[in-house]
This record gives sequence, structure tokens and C-alpha cells, in this order.
Amino acid sequence: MRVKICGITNLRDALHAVECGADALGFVFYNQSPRYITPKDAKHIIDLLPPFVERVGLFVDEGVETIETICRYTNISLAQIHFDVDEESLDVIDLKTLPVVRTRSPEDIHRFSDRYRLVDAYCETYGGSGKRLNLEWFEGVDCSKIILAGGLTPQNIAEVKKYGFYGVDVSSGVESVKGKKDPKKVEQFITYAKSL
Ligand SMILES: O=C(O)c1ccccc1NCC(=O)[C@H](O)[C@H](O)COP(=O)(O)O
Repeated sequence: MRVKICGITNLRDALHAVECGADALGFVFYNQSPRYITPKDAKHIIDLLPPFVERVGLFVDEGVETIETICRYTNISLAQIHFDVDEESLDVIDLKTLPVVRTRSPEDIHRFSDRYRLVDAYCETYGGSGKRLNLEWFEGVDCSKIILAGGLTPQNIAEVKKYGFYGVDVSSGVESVKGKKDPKKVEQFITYAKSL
């Protein structure tokens, strides 16, 4: 199971997550978020990461040029796209992209089904809400290209085991306060997810 720790705002949390075995770190470039990080601060952290860690940039309502410029400057390796896009618009971005499906009903899970995608619970504000998805919606679905997000915690991560997700993504479930990770929760989450 691959694990992404999202909403990284400081070097200490980043290095601790990597030490615990995180495969990917998420940086929120959306200035309305309590987890917002400036491109300059993200670059500082990313420059100090060891090899083999995916750096994911989260974007809400940004143009292609801004996304490409920020990713190149910071050395982000994957752009996570939170606003409504179609396949063609994704292909215009000259970077590896990960569309986010904000799910209101079981049918939504099948959007972008040929691609790797992050499936999150729908909420009015964007991301990091702690809101969970109904796991029954994934019964009988090919989850091999789905990264599951939304309300995951060290306590409930074991519930996802039987679905065969490509990976899991967590933000608020491993925080002490918004924008700051709890080292123990991060360690537990990654250990439990990797044991599934
Ligand atoms: O985390 C944010 O504040 C955020 C802001 C804008 C767009 C996306 C954002 N986070 C999205 C994520 O990928 C979260 O990791 C995902 O929604 C899971 O969050 P949580 O339910 O808190 O684990």
C-alpha cells in the first residue's frame, strides 16, 4: 500500500513522514487553506528531501501556466488537480497529473477510470475535511488505480484492506492542529497502512 501524507507545511513533518516510510508528500498551493505553503517554502523543504519521494502539489482553480511554473520551480513531481477538469484539459498540462474525484454518489467513482486518480469525499470547502466516503461504494470496483482519501485515521485505516486500493492519502487524520502533523499519528498511520 502506497501512502501519501498531505498538507505538509514544515521540514520537520516532511522528514519525519519520510523516515516513517511515506511514499509521497502533499503541498497545498491554495492560499485559502490552513495548510497553504508558499512555493518558496515548499522548494526549501523539497530540496532537502532524500531520493525516491514523490512530491505532490495541490492546485485549486489555477491556470495551466501557474501550475507548470510552480511545479518546475519547486521540483514538484506530480500535480494534483482539485477543480473540475476533463481529460483533454489534463492532457494540456505538461506534467504528470493526478485528477481528484470529489465523490457525491457511487457513480462518481468511475470518473477517469482509465487513469490513476484520487477519490475523496465531496465537501463544499476543498480537501482536508476529515469527511469519509462510504466504503461500500467500492464493492466490486477495480480500485487498482484509486488513491483513497477522506477521513482516514490510524484507527480506521484497516477497514480499507479488502478493496485493493493503489494507495491512501491522509491529512487531518494525522494532525495535532491544522497544518501541523502529530508525529505519533503519522508513524502509526504509515505502519498500519503498510501492513495491509
Ligand atoms: O488540505 C487542504 O487544506 C486542501 C486544500 C485545498 C485542496 C485540497 C486540500 N487537501 C486535499 C487532500 O488531498 C487531503 O489530503 C484529502 O482531502 C484528505 O483529507 P483528510 O480527510 O483530512 O484526510
